[in-house]
Amino acid sequence: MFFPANLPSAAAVMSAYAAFAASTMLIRTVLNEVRNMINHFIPKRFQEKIISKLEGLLGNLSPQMTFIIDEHSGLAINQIYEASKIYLTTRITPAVQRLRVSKAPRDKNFSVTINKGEKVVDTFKGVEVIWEMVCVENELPNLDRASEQRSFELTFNKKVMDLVLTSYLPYVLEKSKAIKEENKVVMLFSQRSDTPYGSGSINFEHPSTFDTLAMDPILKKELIDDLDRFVNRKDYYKRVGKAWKRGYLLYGPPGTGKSSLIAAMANYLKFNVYDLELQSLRSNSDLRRLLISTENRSILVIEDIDCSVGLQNRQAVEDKDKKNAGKLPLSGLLNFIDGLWSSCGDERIIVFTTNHRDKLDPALLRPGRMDMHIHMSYCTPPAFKFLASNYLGIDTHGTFGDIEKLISEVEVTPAEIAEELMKSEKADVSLGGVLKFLRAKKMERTEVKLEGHDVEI
Ligand SMILES: Nc1ncnc2c1ncn2[C@@H]1O[C@H](COP(=O)(O)OP(=O)(O)OP(=O)(O)O)[C@@H](O)[C@H]1O
Ligand SMILES: [Mg+2]
Repeated sequence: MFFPANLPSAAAVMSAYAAFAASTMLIRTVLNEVRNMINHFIPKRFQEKIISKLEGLLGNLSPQMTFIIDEHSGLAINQIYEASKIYLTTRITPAVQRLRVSKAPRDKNFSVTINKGEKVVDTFKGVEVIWEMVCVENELPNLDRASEQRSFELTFNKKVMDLVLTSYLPYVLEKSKAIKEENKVVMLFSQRSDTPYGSGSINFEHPSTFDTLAMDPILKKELIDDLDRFVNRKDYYKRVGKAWKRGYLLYGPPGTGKSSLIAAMANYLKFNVYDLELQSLRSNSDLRRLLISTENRSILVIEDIDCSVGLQNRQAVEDKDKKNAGKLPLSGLLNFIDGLWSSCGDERIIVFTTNHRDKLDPALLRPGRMDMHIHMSYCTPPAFKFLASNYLGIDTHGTFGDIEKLISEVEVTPAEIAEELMKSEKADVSLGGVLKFLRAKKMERTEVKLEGHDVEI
């Protein structure tokens, strides 16, 4: 269904059209009769003129019909226009003479669109339709975003209007959606306090994927399976009456890959990312406004949830904790997760990150609020091997034994190991660096322990 509810449906248009078609048939018959009479009674030299006048009076009885598909529908973008633009790139024939070619830095493919005045002929179920790109200069410049009004004109035989409305245009919408998905570049939307999302979007350049992320392989597989199940379960969510949403809480020390994991999820699903800064929100209505401006198939991220919201233990807030003054209250956020969030859009993922799960209010951790809690841990020996293979392309080395032993004795983050590995492309050098770094860490730890021991004595 591609008509907004307040417009006449395709069926209503069709029945009105059927009535209209019947009356034009009648007019045509009458016109033929009149033409016969004119042939009999009017001198030949006046005949042409009178007939063309009469036809003018009775309207254009051409067998063709044209749909005008404007770029904008009110303030919003006209979905059919967008879809047609994308669809037509697959229907360009040698007859087309001028094309517009463009490519944004991160786009996978060139975007080729037809230019104004160009026509494209398409055939659908044996029926021929003609597309034309039309541009009209706006009389009042700067009234709208563009100084010209663009539209497509779709012309076909009136007899196939039903087919165009109920099969062809839905087919164009479907096709364009598939093309869009294939070429999609993941976007990162960063919220600015004074504007809703949309104006501050940048292409999402984070290169992290599940293939580059070191984490417990069982947990990684569990998460990927969970994401797959989630995106494939539209009907299931509908049937059980649950909002098509999923929430993940990522917790662990700084540098263990929480942000990288979000990037990997976005790149895997090709979902856009909305980075929500709760600090700049003052009220629930701010939150609602923001939420409405986000798109479906997106990941909403709230980083460092323990710091962003006035929710480190409700008690602290009730005690008029000065630090939290002006922050969005916990109740707002909980309402948001339970209600607002559930009623807003489809195919959404929400991710919270925190360095201190223990500091979060238990109300936020209650089962059912977040679907999966994912622990990003300090580097483990298998995680180290994964990183070494990723950064240096090696699976064994003389230093591995010592490094793995040390890694299980100290707390070191994947970020720290990655930094050492990046220092040289020569395995001997960078692994030597890792070893040195780990030994220094171990010394540090022993010293701290000894100090503690001294104090105790
Ligand atoms: N598990 C990991 N696998 C691969 N690389 C990692 C991993 N963890 C960290 N890194 C590397 O360290 C960098 C910093 O990690 P990241 O920003 O994802 O950590 P974080 O957990 O979000 O930290 P913070 O809590 O400070 O936000 C990443 O860009 C990546 O290069
Ligand atoms: Mg982070």
